[in-house]
Amino acid sequence: MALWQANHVAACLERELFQTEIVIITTKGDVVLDRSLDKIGAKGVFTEELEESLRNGTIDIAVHSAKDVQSTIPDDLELLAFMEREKVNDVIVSFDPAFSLQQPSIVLGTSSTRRRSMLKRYYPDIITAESRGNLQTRLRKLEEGQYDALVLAFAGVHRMEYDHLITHMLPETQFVPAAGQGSIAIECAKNLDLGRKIALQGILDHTDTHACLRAERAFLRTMEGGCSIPSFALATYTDEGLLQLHGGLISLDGQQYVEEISAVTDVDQAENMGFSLAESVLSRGGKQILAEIRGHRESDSSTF
Ligand SMILES: NCc1[nH]cc(CCC(=O)O)c1CC(=O)O
Repeated sequence: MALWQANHVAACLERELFQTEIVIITTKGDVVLDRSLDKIGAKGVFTEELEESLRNGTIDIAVHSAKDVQSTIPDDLELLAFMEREKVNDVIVSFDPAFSLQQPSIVLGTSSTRRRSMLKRYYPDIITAESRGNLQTRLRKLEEGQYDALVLAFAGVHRMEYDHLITHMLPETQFVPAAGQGSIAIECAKNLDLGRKIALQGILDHTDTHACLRAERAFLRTMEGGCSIPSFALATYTDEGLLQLHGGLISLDGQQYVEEISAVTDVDQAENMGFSLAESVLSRGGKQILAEIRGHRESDSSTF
């Protein structure tokens, strides 16, 4: 998927007569596959190595899944562009076209605490199993029968052209996606040539997606960030042209759930909306959920 994304960016740039070269950089998130993401611990498992290459000039831009970019990035780097978003939904993928979520003793593979918590909330009888690795690896394990189905982001499944395996498109009002899901983020060093920055931004940035991502990432930052916390945030434009944000937190067992929706008319308020919505979620029970998750992690530390 990372390679698809890089090729996609290169194709967009080449259409505008930019010359491009793709440099493949492997990250910790790609290598350490025997532990779940929330147990690798360090933030930015998918981004650290790329950021080092931006600093030393090996590369001009780094291409990330926006969802994998830490909520706060280092001072000497910046997010230059967010590309137009795919459908944001989570989906169920199975080799059985008749797969039903109502069957007894289903095992669903997922690597995300958010998806696991939401499955526990909406489908308490479903058994969840850890599933890490790239999409191809997960699909192989699915085909071998380790799970009955997988929960994945539509965006990744679509980019890898596995749409035919999608059995359910989960509603984004229920399985609210993680901040950034479905968009590609372009990162660069702050000291990259200004003319280049402006040209790249002009080609790659999608204004509406960027506004949504500002709101979602502000929410995530206030929420103490990281993909290990089952928070969710989805900003969209309403038919009336309001920028709306749906964000919240869910406990690991799916029992506690705090959500809120707010909207602003002025895009300049995107970040403020994200901050205040997160503050409100934290004060309305979110803090207890976070404390409970931290307690859970500490008692679980032997598996680090
Ligand atoms: N953490 C892995 C990751 N990062 C981005 C995507 C999906 C593509 C996207 O959201 O843009 C995925 C896989 C998944 O969640 O199924």
